[in-house]
Amino acid sequence: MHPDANSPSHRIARVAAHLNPTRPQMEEGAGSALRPAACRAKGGAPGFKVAVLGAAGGIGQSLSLLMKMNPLVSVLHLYDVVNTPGVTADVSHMDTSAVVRGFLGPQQLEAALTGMDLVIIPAGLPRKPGMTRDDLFNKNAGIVRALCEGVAKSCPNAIVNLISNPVNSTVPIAAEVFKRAGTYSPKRLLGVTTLDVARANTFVAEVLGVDPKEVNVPVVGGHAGITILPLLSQVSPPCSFTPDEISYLTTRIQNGGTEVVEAKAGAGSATLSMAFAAAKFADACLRGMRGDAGVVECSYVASEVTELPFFATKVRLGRGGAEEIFPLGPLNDFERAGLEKAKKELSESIQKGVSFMSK
Ligand SMILES: NC(=O)C1=CN([C@@H]2O[C@H](COP(=O)(O)OP(=O)(O)OC[C@H]3O[C@@H](n4cnc5c(N)ncnc54)[C@H](O)[C@@H]3O)[C@@H](O)[C@H]2O)C=CC1
Ligand SMILES: O=C([O-])CC(=O)C(=O)O
Repeated sequence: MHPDANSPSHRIARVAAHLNPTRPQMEEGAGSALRPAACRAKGGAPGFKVAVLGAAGGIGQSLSLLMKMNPLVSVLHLYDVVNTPGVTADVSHMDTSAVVRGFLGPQQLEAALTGMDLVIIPAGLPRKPGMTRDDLFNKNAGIVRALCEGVAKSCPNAIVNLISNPVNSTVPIAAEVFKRAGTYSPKRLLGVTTLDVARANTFVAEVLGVDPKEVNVPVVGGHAGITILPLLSQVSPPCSFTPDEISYLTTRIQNGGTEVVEAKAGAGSATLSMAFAAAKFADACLRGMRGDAGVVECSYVASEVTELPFFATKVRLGRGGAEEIFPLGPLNDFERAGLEKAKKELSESIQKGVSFMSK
């Protein structure tokens, strides 16, 4: 740094450059960023570098806000194919430590991803009433493939949190992309199913008449309809339900996404609860990456828990991602029957993702 770099005139020049997006990036060399680096970009708090891909969307905007509030994040890169200048300017005014930079369009994907520790992907089309998550496959498969190719190229060691639907197929697609690029580590690829757990905790807490914070429901399988399998026999704290309660809760948890899609009546799917869930899951990943012990969340990952190559169960998050995958635990007859149905549909969705990549 120049000896006078901290003089008043230099400080004003730095701030002016930061506010004028036509001036070149001042620090850290990512010349294609929308805005110059914040004047204290290099002096940001110690922490992790996180990118949100699809940051201008319904999930992406709230998620960007929540990640800007996370004290474990030192640098936050916001990437989308539209509207990132506005979202970035807006989020960057929050007086929390993370330095925010925006990136717009495929030519800036590399700059958005270079050096990232964690990449969160909520890019892609959401459902409208009458659609299944699988109906999104044709649009979202290509989006996920392109973004994961970017990850493989620019931050091959980053942990990926994949939100884009249909998660049951997009995670296998991402795995194939990374395998082809020679960067695949199953531990680093995590499908986000945290919203299923959030819903299960909420609905079970309502039935029990307790605070949802006190409840933890494991939700296994996948992230669509009958593949979402809440294990109500394993709720913490231990409790029991009548057959009617089990039927009501299972159906409501499996249809939680559709409940929101129908209530939004064409204006999209869950965004606020999803951003909350994604931020919670990302925070768990970051705590694991920091070395915290005992960080356990459900996630859809490469797995040997069943005969399927991907399955959601509880996983222990550590420095390298999903360090340990927990078994299903004892299931009752109702859950065993649900598991068989879930596996049949999941197997087809996984195969669909793998086939997409072999075309
Ligand atoms: N895993 C889960 O539990 C959940 C998943 N989702 C899924 O998340 C996805 C996003 O949902 P919303 O945010 O509501 O949709 P949205 O339409 O509001 O936002 C999607 C964003 O992705 C961006 N995008 C599209 N193509 C892109 C590309 N190639 N690169 C970067 N960004 C791109 C769009 O410009 C848009 O800003 C959907 O696929 C939805 O189904 C939604 C809720 C829960
Ligand atoms: O239902 C959808 O399309 C969005 C989603 O995955 C969810 O809310 O669980």
